Amino acid sequence: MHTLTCQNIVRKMGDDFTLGPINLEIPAGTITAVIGNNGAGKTTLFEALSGDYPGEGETNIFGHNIHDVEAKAAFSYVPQRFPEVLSFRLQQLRNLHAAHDDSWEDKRFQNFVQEFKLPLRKKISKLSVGMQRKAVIALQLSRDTSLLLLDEPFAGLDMEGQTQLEKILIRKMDDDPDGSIVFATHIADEVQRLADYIVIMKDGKTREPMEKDILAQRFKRIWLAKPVTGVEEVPGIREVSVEGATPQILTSDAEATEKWLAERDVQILKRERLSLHESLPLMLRDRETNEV
Ligand SMILES: Nc1ncnc2c1ncn2[C@@H]1O[C@H](COP(=O)(O)OP(=O)(O)OP(=O)(O)O)[C@@H](O)[C@H]1O
Repeated sequence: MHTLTCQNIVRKMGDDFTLGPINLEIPAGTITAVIGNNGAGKTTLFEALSGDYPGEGETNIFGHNIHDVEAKAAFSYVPQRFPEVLSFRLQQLRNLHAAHDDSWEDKRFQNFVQEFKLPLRKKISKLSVGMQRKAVIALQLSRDTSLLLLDEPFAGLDMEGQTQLEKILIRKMDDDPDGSIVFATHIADEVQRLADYIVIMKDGKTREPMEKDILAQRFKRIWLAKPVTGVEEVPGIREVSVEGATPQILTSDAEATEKWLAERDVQILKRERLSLHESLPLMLRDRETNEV
């Protein structure tokens, strides 16, 4: 079962950037991290997925078209920018939701207010950037929905806020095992700790969601017993260096690399997996998006 599907989403932004066509399926019960360099189109994608744009294509949430009431009631969206709430006080927004939003869980909201120490009577525009984001997170996550679309939710949060949000998201998945979370991020630690799947975004296009653990296994650093002619041409090779007298290679396709080395009887002294801190930037480099 999928919580979200989209077909042929296309959105032109000015003369220089086009999102899509995007085809995406988000399985129930998963957390997906959307990663991409600045300007790759993550925010444009989230705006498109939330139905908040004039563009082509179709997005369905739990089988309902994104523009239908049933779909709107089934997801929460924390955008990167939220100009429409800035002139309100949190209390006013809470009152609006409590009066008009069937998905509203007031107890949950009060817990967020305490946990994030949110002032209810101050205009949101007068809060710090991080507190503004916490306020929007509190409002959106107090809605009882099964799909969360979060555009860089950790950006601007202090360390305590990041830890709190991480726990909140894990708790959400525990409480609603058939729900899904899709979040954009630049933070490798959050991908490591939260994501089941990774969607790589580049130049307005996405690759299919890939299982984080399977993807991570492909990136290895390998130490060789002796220099090998032609090692730069090994499938998946990303870097070759020498540590003392020991050649060291970095690959994004460990299986193909090791097969190539085995066929030439090259002895491997040691191998280790790359951390996501090292592998995510490699995934986002030009060559990698075509290969991974
Ligand atoms: N209103 C707009 N008019 C024209 N172009 C736009 C507009 N908004 C965004 N763009 C362009 O769309 C592209 C994608 O921007 P977007 O904000 O979606 O990227 P992003 O991946 O979220 O980047 P970041 O990591 O910096 O937040 C960029 O080239 C940007 O210049």
